[in-house]
Amino acid sequence: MNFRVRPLSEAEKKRGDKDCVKIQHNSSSITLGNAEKSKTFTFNTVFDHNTTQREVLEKCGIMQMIEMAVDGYSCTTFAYGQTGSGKTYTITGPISQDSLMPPRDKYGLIQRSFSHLFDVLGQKSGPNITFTLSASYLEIYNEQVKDLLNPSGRESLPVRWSKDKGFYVENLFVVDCETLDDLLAVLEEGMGQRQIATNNINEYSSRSHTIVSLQIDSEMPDPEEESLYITKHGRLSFVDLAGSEKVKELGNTGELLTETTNINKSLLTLGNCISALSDNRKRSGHIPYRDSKLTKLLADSLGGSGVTLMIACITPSMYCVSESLSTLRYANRAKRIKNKPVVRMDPREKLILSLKREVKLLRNENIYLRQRLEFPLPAGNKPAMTRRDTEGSLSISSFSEENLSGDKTPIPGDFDRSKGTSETSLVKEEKREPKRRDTNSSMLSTFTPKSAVDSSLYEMLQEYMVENEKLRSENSDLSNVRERAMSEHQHLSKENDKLLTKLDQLERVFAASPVSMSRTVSGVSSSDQHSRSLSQYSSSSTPSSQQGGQRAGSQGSSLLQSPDWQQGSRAAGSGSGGSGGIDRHSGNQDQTGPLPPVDSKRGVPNGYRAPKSHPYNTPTIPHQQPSPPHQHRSQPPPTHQSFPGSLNSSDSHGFDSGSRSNKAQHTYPPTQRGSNRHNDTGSNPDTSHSFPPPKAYHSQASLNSQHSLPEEASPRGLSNLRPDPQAARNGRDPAANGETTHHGRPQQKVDIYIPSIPSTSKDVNRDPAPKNDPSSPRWANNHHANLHSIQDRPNKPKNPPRKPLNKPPHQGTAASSQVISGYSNRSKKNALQQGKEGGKPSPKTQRKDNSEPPASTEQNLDSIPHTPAATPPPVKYKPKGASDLLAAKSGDLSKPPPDPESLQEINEKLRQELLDLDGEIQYMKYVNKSKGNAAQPPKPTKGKKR
Ligand SMILES: Nc1ncnc2c1ncn2[C@@H]1O[C@H](COP(=O)(O)OP(=O)(O)OP(=O)(O)O)[C@@H](O)[C@H]1O
Repeated sequence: MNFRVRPLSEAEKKRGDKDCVKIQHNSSSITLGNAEKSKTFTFNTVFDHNTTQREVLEKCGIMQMIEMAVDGYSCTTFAYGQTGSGKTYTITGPISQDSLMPPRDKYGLIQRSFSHLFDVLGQKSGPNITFTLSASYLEIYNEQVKDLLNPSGRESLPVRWSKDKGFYVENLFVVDCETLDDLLAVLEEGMGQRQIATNNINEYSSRSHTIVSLQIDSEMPDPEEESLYITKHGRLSFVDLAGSEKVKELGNTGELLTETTNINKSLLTLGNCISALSDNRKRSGHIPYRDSKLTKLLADSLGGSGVTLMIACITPSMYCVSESLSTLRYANRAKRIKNKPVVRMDPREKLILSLKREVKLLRNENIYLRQRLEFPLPAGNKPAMTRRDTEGSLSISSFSEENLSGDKTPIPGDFDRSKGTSETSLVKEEKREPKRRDTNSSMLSTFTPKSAVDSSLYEMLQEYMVENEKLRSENSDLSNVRERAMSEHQHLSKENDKLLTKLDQLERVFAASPVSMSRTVSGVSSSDQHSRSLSQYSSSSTPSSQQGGQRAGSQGSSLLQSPDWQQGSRAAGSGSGGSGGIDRHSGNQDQTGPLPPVDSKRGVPNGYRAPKSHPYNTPTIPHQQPSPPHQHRSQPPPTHQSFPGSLNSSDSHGFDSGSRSNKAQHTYPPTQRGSNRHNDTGSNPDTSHSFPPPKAYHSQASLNSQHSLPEEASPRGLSNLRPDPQAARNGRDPAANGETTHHGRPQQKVDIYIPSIPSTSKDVNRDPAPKNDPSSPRWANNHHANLHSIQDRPNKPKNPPRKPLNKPPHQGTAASSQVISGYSNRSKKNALQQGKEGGKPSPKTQRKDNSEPPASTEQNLDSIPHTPAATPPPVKYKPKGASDLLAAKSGDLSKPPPDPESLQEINEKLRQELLDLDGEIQYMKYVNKSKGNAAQPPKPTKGKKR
């Protein structure tokens, strides 16, 4: 807790205000009042009006906090005080009319801290140590959270809570910063967006609370085990609170009055939280964090696991003495709050570390006990093996030559190595007792108490043995836990990658939708943000899992690209197009080919370093970029998708062919904001390949208008983007033939423009397999190309751009994701409900054709064996909606564009199909479970239709 008193301002001097503050020189006490009435307070440091900005940085303790933030702690500095008391001056430096950024010598705590931070990072950097910085800047204005780095999205951002992150702001813009200049640029931009107004006391009064947050992620090898990397997520935040104000004195009216009321309200809540936290009795009770957004966001800093530095600011003017007194009281209460700072890191890494620490302690204890007993230390501190013989006497048998050979340190006792014999005086003080000498290789083969001393030694020895036993069991527990954590991590990574693959496909369909495009163009793409949040989750996944995920493909369409997979699939006789390469439950790989060698300790490929990630920031994902089909090393690249001059990088790289790892092939015009913005849709640094746009390529907006799908061009339908297994079995590609399997109804063609694609077709021609043979790689290529041709066409050169549909703007992918998960949950719930109500699935899950199991999009289906005891009713899935979409690739260009209603219909079908599929999965799970009980499968009944 620090205190700062600013000098009297010119206006105050003119007014003849008296200085009411007295600070003892070199003292931490401050006296407020006049000769008649005064009050003294003591704080850590008190800065008088002569203190420079540099001195504040050096003496307030923030430099230590910066080091803590680099070490993984969450550190917050906030300035509190009445309006015009010098909070902004302290935090960012003085604001002037000419420039938002103060001159260098007036730089506030933020700029100086950033600069110091880079010094610290320079000192701490080393081989295999990486630091990643990312910044965000927000303000709370009238109880609404605004993103100062994303002024276009001026609507209030929601404050959410999660178990891992606590309170956080959803969809907050996060900017990666590599240099000090990047950080200063972020700061300047944010400062330019702040709400500032003039009042009677301050010309540039902040009307909002602002929070600058800097995320510091570090990744470094564990000093004790090089192959294990520790990731820490430190945070450095600066909070400039709006000043408390007396409405009457300021004479605010209208909007200013509303602002003042809100400011005072949130400060009151902050005060209540501080008084509750500073009171030992109330501390364990309810703390009203939820009463305001400010206290929600400061919850962790105030009473949680963070480190907090508060700088209370006052004016020396006698005119403001009552406000100054109130600030002093406020600060006096706050200084009683005690936090328990913890390092923010991955929970599993944390567990491993804590176990390792425990083992280390036990080892030390072990060594200590040995020294006390004057036992020789085992080589490499390896604990001795103990056993108890049948007569109950203790035996130590592992102090063999082998154990001791590496131990060059003098060993207490008189153990004779050269002869392989040992002689140990167990306790020097008891040397009067005749020494026991064993001639075998063990130090002490048997030990039977013969005297009182011996029996006390015996007891000690017993204790030691127990301790030693404990140590060993701890060790084995630790390695078990670690193994488990590793396999769980791998498993989760694979799961993530599968989800990402699904998301990719969702995005591709979204890419085909003008609604999604228009979202992208209109500024911040929430879809992109959603991708970020997912990719963040996946960024911790290992390449092996990414590759595995890519191989797994989880969707039939991409898997069909792999001849290996096809072989495996045929060999297994499953015929299921959706069988992934990885068993979802066991995490085993199937026949999709060997993965690269994996580091057994880290669970990642050898030499791999996990990309840095943290919960609030994620690398940008090429938005809406076409992803080339899954390729295997042995598979020739699909040439049908190539544009002249474009680089099809993924094709030749085998494993790298995943949609996430691919460089984007299309370069869109850069967006307005800087290139390092996460949700810059067009300026992704990964977008390394560009090609000249085709003639009719005008803008992304025109692209939007061409692929006019209704807003609800449901992502659910994406899982249907796969071949119709029935059609595949019949030796034809329904998509390629422009047919539909939708209840035999004539296909409704969707006029989505598919330009003719230059094909080198060399490789395809070499393929002896017939084009319409679903088992053929060529069929797979064609099929996949068809999918891509629907999703990835950047423009429609021949047709004029169509008008975008008159639909309300989409609410963003976050919302969509909620819809998806909501849908999924509902379906699961329904399926469960049906199970409860008699174990009967929806009739929609029943198949008319019971010839073969479905080509599932879910791994679960593939892992379900046929069960004679509980043979489920025949289930087969026909991707009706998908076939509509697939058929669209052969759309007739001469025909008019699809009307919104037909698209709506397709969309509805897609949704329905996915609903069915989900129900089927649940049902199959249920049936599979029931097979264990050898019960007859329940008959399907009519299920709820959503
Ligand atoms: N230590 C200082 N030395 C010189 N001038 C100062 C100092 N502290 C504040 N000032 C001046 O006092 C005025 C008010 O300061 P500032 O804007 O930082 O107040 P504030 O507490 O942030 O007010 P508000 O809550 O209204 O935003 C400014 O003109 C500023 O330059």
